[in-house]
Amino acid sequence: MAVWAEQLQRELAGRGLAVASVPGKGRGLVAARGLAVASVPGKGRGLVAARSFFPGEVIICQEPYASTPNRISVGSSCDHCFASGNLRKCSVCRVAWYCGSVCQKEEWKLHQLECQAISALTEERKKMLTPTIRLMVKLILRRKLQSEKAIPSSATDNYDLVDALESHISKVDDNQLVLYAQMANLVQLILPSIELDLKEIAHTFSKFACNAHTICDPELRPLGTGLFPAISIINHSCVPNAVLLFEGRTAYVRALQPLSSNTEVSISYIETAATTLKRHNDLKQYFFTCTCPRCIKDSEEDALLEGYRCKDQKCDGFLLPDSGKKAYTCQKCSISRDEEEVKKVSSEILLLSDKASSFLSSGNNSEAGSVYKTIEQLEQKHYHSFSTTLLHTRETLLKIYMELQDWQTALMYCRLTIPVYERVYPPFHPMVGLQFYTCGKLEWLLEYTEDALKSLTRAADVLRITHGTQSQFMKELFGKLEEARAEVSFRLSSGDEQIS
Ligand SMILES: C[S@@+](CC[C@H](N)C(=O)[O-])C[C@H]1O[C@@H](n2cnc3c(N)ncnc32)[C@H](O)[C@@H]1O
Repeated sequence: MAVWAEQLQRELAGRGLAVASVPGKGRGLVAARGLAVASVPGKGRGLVAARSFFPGEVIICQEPYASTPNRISVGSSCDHCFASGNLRKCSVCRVAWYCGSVCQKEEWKLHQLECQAISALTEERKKMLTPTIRLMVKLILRRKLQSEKAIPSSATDNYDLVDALESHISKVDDNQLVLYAQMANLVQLILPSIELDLKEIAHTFSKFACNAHTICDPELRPLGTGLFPAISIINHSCVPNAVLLFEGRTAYVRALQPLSSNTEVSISYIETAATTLKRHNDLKQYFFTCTCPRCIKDSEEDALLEGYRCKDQKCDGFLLPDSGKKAYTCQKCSISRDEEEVKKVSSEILLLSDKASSFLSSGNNSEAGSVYKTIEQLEQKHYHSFSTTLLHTRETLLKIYMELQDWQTALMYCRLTIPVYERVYPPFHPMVGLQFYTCGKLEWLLEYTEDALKSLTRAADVLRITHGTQSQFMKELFGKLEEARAEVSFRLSSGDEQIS
């Protein structure tokens, strides 16, 4: 085994004990890390638990080897910590933004080199600086600084770990290879003083495609991209036992369920509230076909997620297409829907969707809202109540009515999404917790205090597992929960009632 790989194994295995917060027990001594890199049949390397982990426990956390905000030059998030608000632009390159001098100093050794390179570019070339190109530039500069020992490296923070990442280069199609070669040339133009191996850079772009992670805020809004080489060892499952979330630039993987020793840690690379076909399509960039328990199950779940509803509005059965009969038949009551009729409603919805999204993109939320409402009503008659199509329309309506500050309508759509979220996601999924949180905040705003207390409690129960308990985001949630509790006790003691 290579020296760096041995060092990584030692670091992940950990030695001795660490102080950690143990649910229900306050702080306690737990075995540190307790992880191993193993070869997993059919998957390459994988991260395996070498001890048990409890739900919500941090399995591994890591700072990015390289990272970049998604929106370059516009100052949407700090180049170091990904915070937004009160950002200041680097006055020299005018590309990097920082939330303050602490972050600017943290990045300085790296940014000094990047800044010189970017400042030397023509305005035309600067426009070619996409997040992926910038990620590569930062990665190369970091490798240079570490090899010159200008910045430290460690067992979990060194270029060997990047080198060991899967690239799948032999499976990449020719068009993509040409694109990677052009991108490598551009990187060489940006960094003329460093002699680059262009083939290696092209391979590294391919590594980005199947290893880089989207850095999100606690509400899962994408902020940037980062390469976290130790976390990249974790394989995918559509029924994962762990979740990856971020606090600032730091990636945290937490257990979603009790993990026993020797269990492979898995996260989901994709949105899991989707049919098997859609999930497999979304996984194509990673060059494998998922064979997790969910992927090898029958099509019943897919028919629920994407299926049409029964003609009998009182029946909750799902339809499956009949072989060759040009109809869809309810699997519960056997009533059939004619394929032509289904097609007609589908194309009506499609036409309206085009209209609604053009209103949305021109910022006309109120017109978009009323067209989406019509779509939602058609979809209710057309799709099964657990359909993701109907779910996405309701999510869009929720966003629109939040924008329009029509809290009552927003709450109505939020509430309609919750049973579907609970059906399509596992119980401890950030999306479930976040939707309860939105619901709770709307109910609080509308003074449905008891409902707000219930929703915020549900939110906290889920999010303390997925997000931990220490972040500012969670502290705000706990604060709101306390406020709701106090208000409900006050109302109960004063005999007040609410109507929602
Ligand atoms: C982020 S890496 C994970 C670590 C990787 N196994 C390695 O050896 O470095 C993603 C790659 O791992 C493999 N992989 C991840 N999840 C898998 C799964 N469920 N089944 C098969 N291969 C998987 C695929 O080759 C994928 O492109």
